[in-house]
Formats: sequence, C-alpha cells, structure tokens
Amino acid sequence: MGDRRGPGADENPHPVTRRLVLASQSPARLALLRGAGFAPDVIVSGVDESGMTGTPAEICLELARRKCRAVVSSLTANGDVDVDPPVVIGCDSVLELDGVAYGKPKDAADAITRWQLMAGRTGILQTGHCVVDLATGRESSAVAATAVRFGTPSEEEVAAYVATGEPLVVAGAFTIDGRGSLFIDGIDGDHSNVIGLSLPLFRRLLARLDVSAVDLWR
Ligand SMILES: Nc1nc2c(ncn2[C@H]2C[C@H](O)[C@@H](COP(=O)(O)OP(=O)(O)OP(=O)(O)O)O2)c(=O)[nH]1
Repeated sequence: MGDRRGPGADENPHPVTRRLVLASQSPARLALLRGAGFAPDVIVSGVDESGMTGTPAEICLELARRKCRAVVSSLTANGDVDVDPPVVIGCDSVLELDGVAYGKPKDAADAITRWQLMAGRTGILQTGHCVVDLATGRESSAVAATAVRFGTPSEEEVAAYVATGEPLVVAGAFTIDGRGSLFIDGIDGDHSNVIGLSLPLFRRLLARLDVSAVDLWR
C-alpha cells in the first residue's frame, strides 16, 4: 500500500535544489511564500522609493527591479553566490486610483483622507515583480493587477481602523487579510497579489527563466 498521507504530508516530494531570497522586509510577502511551501532567506534592499515618476504600473515595476537588483548586487559583491546561486525576488505594491500611485500613507490624517477617496470605489492594486536567477544571471519581471472594490466604512469605522495603525504600514492604506478586510467588498484578480506578491505570476516568471517553482519548495 502506498503512502496514504494526503496533501500536506510532512515529507516534501521535491527536495530543495535551489535557494530562494526575498528582497523585501515585508512580513506579508514572507508569510505568502512560506504558506506556499517556500522558505526564503530575507535580505532587505533598502531602496529609496521616493521621487518616482510614471504610471503606477511603471513605478511599481521599476521599484521591484531596483529592489531585486540591489540585493543581487550585494550577494554578488560578497561572493555569496558561487557555491549555491540563489533565485532572488523583489516586489513593490501601489494602489492605483484615478491614474495616481498611492503607497503607504504619510500619517494617520493621510490614511483618513485616503479612505474618503477610496470608499465606494474600485481601485487597482498593482504589484511589480522582478526575479533574477543568479545561476544564469537571467532576469524576468512583470506587473500583476487586481481590482479592489472598497466598501463604505463610516467615519467612525475609518477612525477606529486608522487608530489600530494597520493602514499606516501598507500600500493603499488597507489590507485584504487583516482588519481592513471588513471594508473590502470584493476583488477581481489574484488575491495574493493584493497582499504583496502574486504567487501564480511568481511561478510564471520563474518558468521564463527555465526554473520550476516546485524545485524551490522546502
Ligand atoms: N498583509 C497585507 N499587507 C499588505 C496588503 N497590501 C499591501 N500590503 C503591504 C505589503 C508590503 O509590505 C507593503 C507594500 O509596500 P512596499 O511594496 O513598498 O513593500 P515594503 O516597503 O513593505 O517592503 P520592501 O520595500 O519590499 O522591503 O504593504 C494586504 O492586503 N495585506
């Protein structure tokens, strides 16, 4: 009789053949990757995100590339890639409303103003992704877009939400998987992309580099 353990069996049928590096401080991105079976090392890029110009999609893609490339450069500089060259992924998320890219709110007042703008409307959560395979030096990148339909929280609800501090540390001043989920009526597109990293796009970007995502599973 074969192994009767179903999904989630604790033995990985794909022994890790490649190291993965997440070029992001985002706990949400780390949780997404871990939940999908990966165990990335985290190296924060420290890239300055201010002063960007272009469309929201252009901005988040360029920032994702800068973050990924900064970590690639640091890994290469310290010779940390010769023996076990990793795959590196960098991301950047912005909320697009009326053609404007909104990142994290400046402060509580800005978060409240954002919700006055967003309530009852649909925005586009754009996340830029950049993947580099240090075994070949090849890079692939793209943007994933998910439409987000915002609910209509009352002034009191917005004030209570902002007071929790959650909207101050996330792009678009909302989460879909935290307290902000009360105020998200629905999405059209990839859920993981809203949180900060599109897992299906990650798989496709790896495939463009002839890397199978399952070879990165732990
Ligand atoms: N848990 C959660 N986090 C979200 C959601 N939407 C956006 N975020 C977070 C993910 C990222 O940490 C942050 C987006 O900001 P950035 O793309 O600039 O990344 P961050 O500055 O956090 O880190 P990084 O620049 O990549 O080192 O907002 C959501 O729906 N749920």
